[in-house]
Amino acid sequence: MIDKLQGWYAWPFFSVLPRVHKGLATAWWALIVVRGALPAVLTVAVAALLSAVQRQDSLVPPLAAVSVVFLLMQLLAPVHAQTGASLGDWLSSWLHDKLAEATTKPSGLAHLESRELTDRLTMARDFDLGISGPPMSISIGLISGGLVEAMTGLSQASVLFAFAWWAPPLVAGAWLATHWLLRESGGWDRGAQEVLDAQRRAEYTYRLAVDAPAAKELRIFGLGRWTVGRFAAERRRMIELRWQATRLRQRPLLRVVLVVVTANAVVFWAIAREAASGALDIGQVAMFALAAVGASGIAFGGINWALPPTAESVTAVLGLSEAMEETGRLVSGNRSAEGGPAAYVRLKELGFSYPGSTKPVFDGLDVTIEAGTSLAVVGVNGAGKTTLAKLLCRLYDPTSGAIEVDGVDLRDLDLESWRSRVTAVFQDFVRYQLPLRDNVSLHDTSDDVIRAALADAGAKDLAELDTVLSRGYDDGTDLSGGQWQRVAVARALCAVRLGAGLVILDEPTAQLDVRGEAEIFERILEATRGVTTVLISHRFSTVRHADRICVLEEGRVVELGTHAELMAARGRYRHLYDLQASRFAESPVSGDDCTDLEVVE
Ligand SMILES: Nc1ncnc2c1ncn2[C@@H]1O[C@H](COP(=O)(O)OP(=O)(O)OP(=O)(O)O)[C@@H](O)[C@H]1O
Repeated sequence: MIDKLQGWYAWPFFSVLPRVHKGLATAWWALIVVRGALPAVLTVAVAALLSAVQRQDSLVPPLAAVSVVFLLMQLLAPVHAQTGASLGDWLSSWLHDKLAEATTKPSGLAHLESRELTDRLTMARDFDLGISGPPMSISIGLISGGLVEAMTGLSQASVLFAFAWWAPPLVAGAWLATHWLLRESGGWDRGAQEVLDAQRRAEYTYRLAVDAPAAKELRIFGLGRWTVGRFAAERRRMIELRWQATRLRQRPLLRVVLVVVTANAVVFWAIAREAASGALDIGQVAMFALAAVGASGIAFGGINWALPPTAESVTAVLGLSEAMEETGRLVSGNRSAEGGPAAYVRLKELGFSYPGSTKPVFDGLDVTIEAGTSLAVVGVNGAGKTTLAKLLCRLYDPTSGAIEVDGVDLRDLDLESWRSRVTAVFQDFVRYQLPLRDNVSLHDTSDDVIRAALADAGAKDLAELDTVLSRGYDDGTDLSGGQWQRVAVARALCAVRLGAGLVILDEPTAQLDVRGEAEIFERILEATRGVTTVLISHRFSTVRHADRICVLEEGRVVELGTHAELMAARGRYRHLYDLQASRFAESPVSGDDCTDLEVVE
């Protein structure tokens, strides 16, 4: 029985409520029971009143009972609504915590880039987005309504025990059968791919419409109407899907009518017979008739519509925590990375494919980076440069081969210890809505170090350290793309000042103008002198200053050497370099150190 209950789809929802807020959950359940019982008490009180009228007894006690019960029914409804809304808010916030934990806890990235898990995340987030259902504080109200109705039905049915032992199971059973007979009409499969796709597209177009980053393009390309139209179409699709799933089916409906009418006819006929024989007085007839009618609350209704989407959200969040932990988990080694890399970092016969993809990004990539030197990585779009950065940070593990740091496999190093040795500027670096100081270092770093790092990145006069880098705050400010990039570079250079041993720079100057780029690159070189550096860049003017350069192609290193060596070799690097230089020569600005074109083969 307990196993069966735990297997019930709504079990996770009900079982988390006391964990979310014990007091509110207890009050919520208590109110369901009390509010569910009151209509039966009212039925009995009304019957007593009628009997008292017939017998010409004092009407005061039954009238008082009717009034008290009626008053309680009126009072408890808003109290219950408030309790439910509050419990819903607590549940929402608990689920948010769980989701934030599920997405951030795994040390790898695979859980955030897997299609299956992002679909499940879309479904799980619906309690918050309210795209396919109301928010939790409202849903809980609908669920309480359904539960109170069902409790009312049960308590009314139990009044019929006073009439005949067989009446309550007959009437309650008939109404309960409606759940089973109409089960297909009750829920819609929110996990169905069609629903998830519509939900994802609806959310995406909604974000396009309301978030600032897309605002420029929506206007320039005249996409406003298209976005709103598409959002409306996806929402309509979801409403249609829900309507199709919840429409009452004709044949089961006929069976329901037959079962319910038969059961009620038997009970009402029996009541009528007893009344005609004089065995029941008017009060009893009214009580049993009202009870039989009130038992209908058990029927298929509110609860079957309100409960599934809410319960599924909870199940999805709980299931997601486990699945994300499993998919994104990287097993940490236990060797310290302190002081590394002291001799070299070697990418040894490295093979890698993204989870779910059969196409290898790397296939036998082999290169050694001497500690304290810089290696530039070049290659056409999609050659795997950013993927290499992710592997070096150990955000993924290689599918074959290994990354070795001073002869130790990265997987044998303590993950936290390794991450504390690495710093990076990613192409999609984060613009934290925090003071400038915290954008450079969120650790307890002295202002002197922060100022020095900002100076290294050519960003010393951007703003006060306490100025929040967002217009959404009083005295906040925003920065241009290039200024933000300098802040991201300062973040990495600050980590270098604090002792990081490996610096990964993925297009660190992509948003800077040519002069800014040349200037900042000098500074980066100066600040990272003697630190192992991997520099990814499309700009050959930047790349040429690295100690060595490797060209990636088809998942392997096809050329490796200094700028001069590779130019002399007249191979792939020379070809790409000349391609940029010739395109640059056609542009109005020129200068040997300012080649500024992206290589697109
Ligand atoms: N999360 C992912 N899941 C599956 N495939 C991916 C993922 N990220 C990248 N890829 C694929 O891996 C390959 C290498 O991508 P990567 O971003 O490393 O290239 P890149 O050399 O940095 O490109 P660019 O110069 O355009 O920045 C590409 O074919 C890309 O489509």
